[in-house]
Amino acid sequence: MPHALAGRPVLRMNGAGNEILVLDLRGAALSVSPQEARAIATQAGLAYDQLMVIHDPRERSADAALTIYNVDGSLSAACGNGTRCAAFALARAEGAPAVVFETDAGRVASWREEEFYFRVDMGRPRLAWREIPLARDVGDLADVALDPPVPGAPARFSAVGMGNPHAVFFVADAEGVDLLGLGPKIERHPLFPERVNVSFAEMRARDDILLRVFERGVGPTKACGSAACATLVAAAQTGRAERRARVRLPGGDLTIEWRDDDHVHMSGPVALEFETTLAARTFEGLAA
Ligand SMILES: N[C@H](CCC[C@H](N)C(=O)O)C(=O)O
Repeated sequence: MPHALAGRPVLRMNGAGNEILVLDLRGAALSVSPQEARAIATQAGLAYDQLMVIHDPRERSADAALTIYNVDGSLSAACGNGTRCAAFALARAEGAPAVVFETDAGRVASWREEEFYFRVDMGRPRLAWREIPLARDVGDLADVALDPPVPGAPARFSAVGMGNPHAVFFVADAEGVDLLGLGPKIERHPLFPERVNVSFAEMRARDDILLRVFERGVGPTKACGSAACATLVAAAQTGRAERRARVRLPGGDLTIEWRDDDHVHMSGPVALEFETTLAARTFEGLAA
């Protein structure tokens, strides 16, 4: 009995270099387990940062629902680059230039600005400690002590939720940060009960930010959209930036805007690298 996911088409994409797989399960009463999500990453050429699974929406007013997996099999409620890639997939499949997704972080709209350039409305930043979440009330979320301290890490950071948790450290030299050394220690710091995405931001100008990210459940990535949103919000809150900036990541640039309606919008490139199908042997040893 072949596995239910065997033979399913997947799109191998990237959003500003963030490695994304898009799996459209609409019309199929199927879901993906953490074990299956991890197994998919082992298939030749399919290693990803996030897997975006598209399902039928629960409510007719939405076009689809999204379930978002990190490569370690953990779930994330938000993925800006991946959402843009999923919007591209729907635009490609149905010509829909704009879509509304149901996600674990609420409804998220995304629309095409150019054929390979999409915008996503990531909704409002979460600026209450329980919503990020943090383990305790730390007072001013824009200026939090990393307590207990992590040797070699900056002493203070800004905490912002975008449906997923972010810790933003402002540094003089983002490219000089020991991302692999500090990232895992901060990702699993006791202040973050659901772990955290770790960003190091260098203000090149008030509208120009250099960003390096160690992602929760992944590690260093070439881009992280929700981290770019969290960083712009933190920079604006701390007087470092206006409410719109270019965020430069290793894989590409994103434009982030924290609008007057409190919604954060992100615009950036998407790329379709190739299309393939999930192989039966990918799921060997897993329940069919
Ligand atoms: N790369 C994604 C973020 C994934 C966040 C995930 N690492 C988590 O929150 O667990 C983005 O473009 O927003």
